[in-house]
Amino acid sequence: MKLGAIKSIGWRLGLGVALLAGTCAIVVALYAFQARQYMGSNYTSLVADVVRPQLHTVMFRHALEDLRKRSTDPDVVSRLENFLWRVSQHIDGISFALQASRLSESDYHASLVRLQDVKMRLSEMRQQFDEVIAGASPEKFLHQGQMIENDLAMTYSALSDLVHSEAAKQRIVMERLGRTIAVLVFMILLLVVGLLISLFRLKREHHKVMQLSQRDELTKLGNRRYLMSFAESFCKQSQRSGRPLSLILMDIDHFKYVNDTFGHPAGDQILQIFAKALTDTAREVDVLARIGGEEFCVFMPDTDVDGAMKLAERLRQKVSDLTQQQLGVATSVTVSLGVATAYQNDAIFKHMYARADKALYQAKTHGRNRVEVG
Ligand SMILES: Nc1nc2c(ncn2[C@@H]2O[C@H](COP(=O)(O)OP(=O)(O)OP(=O)(O)O)[C@@H](O)[C@H]2O)c(=O)[nH]1
Repeated sequence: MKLGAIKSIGWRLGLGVALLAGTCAIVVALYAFQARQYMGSNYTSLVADVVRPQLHTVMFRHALEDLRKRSTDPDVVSRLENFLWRVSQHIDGISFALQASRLSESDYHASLVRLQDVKMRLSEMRQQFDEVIAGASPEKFLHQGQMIENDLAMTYSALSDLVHSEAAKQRIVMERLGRTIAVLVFMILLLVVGLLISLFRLKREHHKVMQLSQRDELTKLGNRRYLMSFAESFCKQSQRSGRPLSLILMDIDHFKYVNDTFGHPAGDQILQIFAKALTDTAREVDVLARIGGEEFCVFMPDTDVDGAMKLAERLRQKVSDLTQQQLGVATSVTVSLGVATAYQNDAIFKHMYARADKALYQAKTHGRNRVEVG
């Protein structure tokens, strides 16, 4: 896979994730917008405000019955006075709580109007009550009281139904919201995991592509790009540490003859055998590369000219010792090598390469199958 293709997959992946995350955010925002009427409402206190006065209605009825039986009893008089005042207060409290709530005004409007009407009638009752205390007949007062009690009971009951049904709706909305959030969190987790897996795979692919782009298919050694990826760092390290750095360029002798005589596949096999000999001879830290058709190189950190010469000579010997049986062709193979060593300041790859190349040329012109130092 090419680097550009991987990058474009990365972009598409990022775009896909961003789109998905954006869609999720819009869905949640829309739902939250719809549910906001219920989310912020606290119906608990409203329920208490509506339910509590229902008890007062009952108590008001009892006080009226007591008045009918014992109209002059000071205890009954004081209870009724208290209720007349208290019911009026509650009507104000409930009206305020309803208006402050998030209930739709159309749902409670009729109840509110009825409560206000009751409140007006209550103030009339207070006047009638003064007359009853002064000795007038309580019948009119009691009749009015019963009417008010009935209206209050009906209104409180309607309001209680309304608030309870709104509280139930709120519970359902909150439950749904909770489930939606849980699903969202799960989705986001899945997304994150998916993204991490994709990134991990992408990185692995990228690493593979990088490796492939720096490998020679035939010999499995590094290629010129691989060599260059070490060139600068090795040179800088040598300049800093003052440690020697060596480069050997090598070229199989008369390789064209091998190809022409035994065929290209035989030539390929010899290239592989040579690469194996090179790998077996060099150290782990040395950088090995096939830099041309039948040209190879070894880049050796911490290696002076003697060390480089030894390795070059060992390799030359090893190659020339390869039997025809080992090579698979009815000929022997030799290699020419050019060595260049740099000490601190002259560790510049370009210059080292030119010196090693020149030495290799000398090795060729001096008869091949030899090592020369540049
Ligand atoms: N089999 C095979 N041959 C290759 C490959 N790459 C390059 N060659 C051949 O290697 C040969 C190199 O020939 P030349 O550059 O003339 O050098 P030479 O014959 O080795 O002669 P000297 O280097 O002067 O000793 C050419 O015939 C190329 O076709 C490869 O991957 N496989």
